Amino acid sequence: MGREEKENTPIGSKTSKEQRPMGIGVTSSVPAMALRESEHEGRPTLEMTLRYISIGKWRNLLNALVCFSLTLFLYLLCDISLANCTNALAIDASVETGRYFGGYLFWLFAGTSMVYIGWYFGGGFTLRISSHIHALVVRRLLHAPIDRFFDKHPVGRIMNRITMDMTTIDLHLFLKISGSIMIAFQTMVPLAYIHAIMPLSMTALSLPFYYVVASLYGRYQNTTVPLRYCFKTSSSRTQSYLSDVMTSTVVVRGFGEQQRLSAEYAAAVDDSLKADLTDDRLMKRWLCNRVNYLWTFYNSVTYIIGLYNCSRLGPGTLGIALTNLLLLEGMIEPSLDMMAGALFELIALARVHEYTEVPQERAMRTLEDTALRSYSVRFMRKAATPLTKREKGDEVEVLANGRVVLRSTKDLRGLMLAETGVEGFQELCPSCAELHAVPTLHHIVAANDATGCAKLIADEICKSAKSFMTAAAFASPPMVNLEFQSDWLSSGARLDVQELRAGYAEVPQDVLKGVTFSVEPRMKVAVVGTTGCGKSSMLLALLRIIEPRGGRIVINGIDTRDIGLATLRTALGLVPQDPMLFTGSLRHNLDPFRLYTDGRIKKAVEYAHLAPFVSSLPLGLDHQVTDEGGNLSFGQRQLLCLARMVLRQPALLLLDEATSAIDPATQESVQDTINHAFPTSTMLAVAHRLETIMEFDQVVVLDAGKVAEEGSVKEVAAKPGGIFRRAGSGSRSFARQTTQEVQDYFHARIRRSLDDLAAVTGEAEDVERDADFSNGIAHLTFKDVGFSLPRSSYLRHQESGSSKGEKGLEGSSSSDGRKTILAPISGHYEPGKLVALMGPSGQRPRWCDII
Ligand SMILES: Nc1ncnc2c1ncn2[C@@H]1O[C@H](COP(=O)(O)OP(=O)(O)OP(=O)(O)O)[C@@H](O)[C@H]1O
Repeated sequence: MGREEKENTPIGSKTSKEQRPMGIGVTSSVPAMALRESEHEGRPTLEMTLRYISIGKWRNLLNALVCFSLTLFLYLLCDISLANCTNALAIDASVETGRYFGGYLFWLFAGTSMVYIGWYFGGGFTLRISSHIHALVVRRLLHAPIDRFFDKHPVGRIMNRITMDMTTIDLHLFLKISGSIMIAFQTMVPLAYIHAIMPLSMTALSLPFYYVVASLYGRYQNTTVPLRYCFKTSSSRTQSYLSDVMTSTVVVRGFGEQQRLSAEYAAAVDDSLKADLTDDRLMKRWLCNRVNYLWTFYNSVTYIIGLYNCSRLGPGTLGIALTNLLLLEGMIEPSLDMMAGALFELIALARVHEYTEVPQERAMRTLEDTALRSYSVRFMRKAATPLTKREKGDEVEVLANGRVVLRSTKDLRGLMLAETGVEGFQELCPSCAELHAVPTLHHIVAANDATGCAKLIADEICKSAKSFMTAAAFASPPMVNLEFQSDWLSSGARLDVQELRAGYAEVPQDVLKGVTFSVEPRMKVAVVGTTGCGKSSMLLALLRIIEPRGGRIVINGIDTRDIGLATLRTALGLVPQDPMLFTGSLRHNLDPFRLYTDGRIKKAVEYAHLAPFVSSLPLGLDHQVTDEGGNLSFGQRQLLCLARMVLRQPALLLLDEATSAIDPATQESVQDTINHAFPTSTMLAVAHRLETIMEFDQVVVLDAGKVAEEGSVKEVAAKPGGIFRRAGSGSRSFARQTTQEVQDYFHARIRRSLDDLAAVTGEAEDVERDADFSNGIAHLTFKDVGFSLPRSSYLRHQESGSSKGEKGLEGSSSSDGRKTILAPISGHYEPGKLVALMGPSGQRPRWCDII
């Protein structure tokens, strides 16, 4: 059984005798063997412990240990001073006691100081460990492969480990471990003292007692460690449930799975409570009761032996020895807590440690790709070399001190270094270290707002900071932001996919089974095919999110496997099927690395047809996007992702059904953007709607992981009996090749949804339902189904939401303090009818979900 399976296996759902681990009353469906394996895995290994000690530094650990042992020794000297004082007073009541008290205070001060020094070294020790492991885990997680790690590990579990376990390491590791060491010394030192002063026979009598206590503790530990493992594992499950449900509330409701999920969540919480209570209460009481009884017996025997030897020992020494023994009894419970705690901290360390060994993607950068990667360099205009521009027909030159340093590229879209007498781009601003790193064959493709035109770029570079009295210089930004593109991609990206085989993680079957096709630079290619034929997988293989298993992907003569992932992925751009947004401003979402000027961001927003929406927002580009873009419609999210690409102008642009959620009117203009906003990009677009690819240069039709047809739209459409032709003449879309299976599935969903309709709509009035499933087909009747929200919760939505969607709802306020979201709708849908719900992009997504 794999580790993941074990962690996902419910530990308290069903029980059978043979499945009951350890006989400690925690019900479990994990077989005892498997639990033991997990327990073994959950325990810190010697190798791991030694490794972390060396990270925390042996020196720190040893210094802390020496300080703690010295502390106890010094405290013991305090006690001995008092004992000597009492002994002396017993012999002569008039003896001078000041010297004894002086000694006592001295040892007390020395002992307390030693505690602080010990904590200093111990703190340093654990701080090094926790900062090291935190940095390492974050780095490893950020570079973990999607298919081999993130697809297999629930988000909740990852979150649990890097939050709860990491906090445990940060806050408690040192406290618990140093506390355990202290307690071990606190126990050993008085015991050693007692055995040193008592007759040897008492030491011989004590040995069986120590043996029994040690074996009881061993049994306790053997049970409590797996219990703690169960607790941590079931806590991970509860976290997983929570995060899954929170991200898919609508789906859970739509499928009517609330009750099942509540029951599963309750069972997971129950499991973790059972494990925690059994460990924290039952096991501790079990051990403490036994050890307390044994200790009382041991104390009594020691007292009796001590009293017989009182005259030899002296009353003070005997008193101190017996008092310490008595104190030890009170320390049994805290010491157990502390020692078990230390072990659990080590378990947390072991759990987090697992993430330091997650598989990694290939290298982000290699030495070879220095010449291939793009650079973005920023320097102060006033530090730049004064430059002048000289136009020669369509061409342009940039001069420094009368010498040509830059000239326009062949396509007149950028600037490159003049061939002779120029050292490199550092001549533009000698004090800018980053310019020294830019290879001399790179081209300047943008300067501040100027992009795509050599003359405009030259104008921007030549603006002088010194002539600040002129209006033009006053308006020019104080910084020059240059973008350099490598020679590799300067004349577009030619793509050759040769016999490409690829698949996901450990799934042995290939999803792409020898795909071969070529795309000329700056061509627009549509990749079409039926659902599941491997279109998205091919885009992932191009980005090396899934690594090719065979064959090659070559861009302008360079095998993508020979370059670093970061270099490859900056050359490519993807607008995914499921648009990804971050919490933060719109500006942050468009330009997360702050590479572009506001002017370019605004232009990109305009190109993506988002300008009216952005200008309607009170904060404009500073409008805050909530978690994963929840306060934007799906279509708006897609447009934002498109605007990101307009800004970046990648050499190879990948579109994965990038406009699937955009309404037809916007779709037309966005299609226009796609066709014209990427003049230098080679484009590979996955499309289901055939009307969106009519202007494309080439079509690649995939079927079951292979290229079935290839050519211009006209050619593939003319192929008799071809897949593309069939899809085109039939339904005009590959997506609508609906199978009977899919229909059955939706009918089953409708049946369930109808039962829950009243609950889902919440405020539905007079819902008339009529579902006849006798033939497996639904008649659906809505009569005046409406929905409203209390004004307070509506306003909450409005505060966090985009204004556009709500503006449309302004007029629908009702008199009783509620806001009508869905005015009552009625309709009757016959079996076999296809009903489309339509509306412009930008409606609040949640309202649609509710409908
Ligand atoms: N993460 C994954 N792990 C394992 N198999 C996967 C994974 N993602 C996709 N697949 C499988 O790979 C095959 C191709 O999927 P892919 O997403 O590339 O299809 P597609 O042509 O893009 O489909 P659609 O048009 O529905 O987007 C499918 O059989 C799918 O089940």
